[in-house]
Amino acid sequence: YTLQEYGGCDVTLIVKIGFEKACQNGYSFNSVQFGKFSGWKPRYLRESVHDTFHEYDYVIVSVKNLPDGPEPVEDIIRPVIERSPHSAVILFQNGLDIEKPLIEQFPGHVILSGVSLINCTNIDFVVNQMNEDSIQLGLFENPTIKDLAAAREQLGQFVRLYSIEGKNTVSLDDNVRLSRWKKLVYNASINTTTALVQMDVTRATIAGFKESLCRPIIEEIYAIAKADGYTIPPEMEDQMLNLSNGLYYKPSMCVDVDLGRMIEVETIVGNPLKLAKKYGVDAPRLDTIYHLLKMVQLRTMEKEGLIVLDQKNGVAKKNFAA
Ligand SMILES: NC(=O)C1=CN([C@@H]2O[C@H](COP(=O)(O)OP(=O)(O)OC[C@H]3O[C@@H](n4cnc5c(N)ncnc54)[C@H](OP(=O)(O)O)[C@@H]3O)[C@@H](O)[C@H]2O)C=CC1
Ligand SMILES: CC(C)(CO)C(=O)C(=O)O
Repeated sequence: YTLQEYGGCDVTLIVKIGFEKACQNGYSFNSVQFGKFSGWKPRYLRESVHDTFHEYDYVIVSVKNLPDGPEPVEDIIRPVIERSPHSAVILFQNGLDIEKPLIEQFPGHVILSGVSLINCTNIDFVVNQMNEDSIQLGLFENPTIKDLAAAREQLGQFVRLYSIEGKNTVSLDDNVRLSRWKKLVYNASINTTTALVQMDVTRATIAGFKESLCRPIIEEIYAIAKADGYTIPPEMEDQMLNLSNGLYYKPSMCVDVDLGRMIEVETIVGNPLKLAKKYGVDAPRLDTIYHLLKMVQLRTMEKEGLIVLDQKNGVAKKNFAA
């Protein structure tokens, strides 16, 4: 919406499920930033990336990052990247180390990080936006980029297209990895625990989850980040813990569990845990949360037919090639 209505961009949106409905009715908005209206449509709607035909300047990825699922991000976007040799990929996604597979598979393409605080859900084409859009955009460290000045210009141009004076906050991020560690303070503690019990942040706060669960998990995130060479500022803990105060808001992972969708357990918990192991940092709470969420993931994947259980041996087999 921002890029088309304010940035003057030609936007193509891929809608995998409910494509016909999106074509007929468009999207309804209930947004603190843009107000309440319905019937909004992007310039081009397509049901699949395979149905697109333009060469794109920017490929924005705002799907869940699910390396353990049937369609990792690199497979979803491959057709448009191969057609758009000069495109930059922008990951509007949570999590750590999400750029690695893209750098490996699409060398020479600029990969941008978008760390967003928006408190937004899209359920059945109704977009509910509870916070004003605030995003940090920066370049992922990428050894395959030879012309850093051109990469910076691609970033700068996108920042200009996405900024709306007085309506959103778009800032240049010159330390992408630190920003991602900071964001994990929220996602690794609040997303994960609310997802496990399917409860909004305010109710969870009344039940005392901030002190009993979130702070101990956050302590581990600080320690792993430090071992990775990044110091998360101490004030970030309370900032993140109070971000959704008073909002009966369910973080994105909690919404996924409610809707029976796969969760971003690997990029939000698994990848930080791999680093904990690498650096020898103790992270027992994060480890417990990880294994509980893996159980939720298994349940979803079985329901969706993504894995089949061998009843005799108690072994789960993937029902997809990736
Ligand atoms: N929600 C928020 O406030 C925030 C979310 N994030 C991050 O942003 C990312 C996106 O999250 P969020 O917006 O909540 O996600 P949603 O699940 O609301 O939206 C993702 C959309 O992508 C669609 N999709 C999935 N696979 C494909 C595909 N192969 N082709 C086309 N469309 C596809 C889904 O469609 P369908 O459901 O039909 O499969 C869904 O509509 C995540 O990494 C999340 O962690 C970051 C900050 C804030
Ligand atoms: C912090 C928050 C709520 C961003 O707005 C988020 O990242 C999520 O819901 O996953």
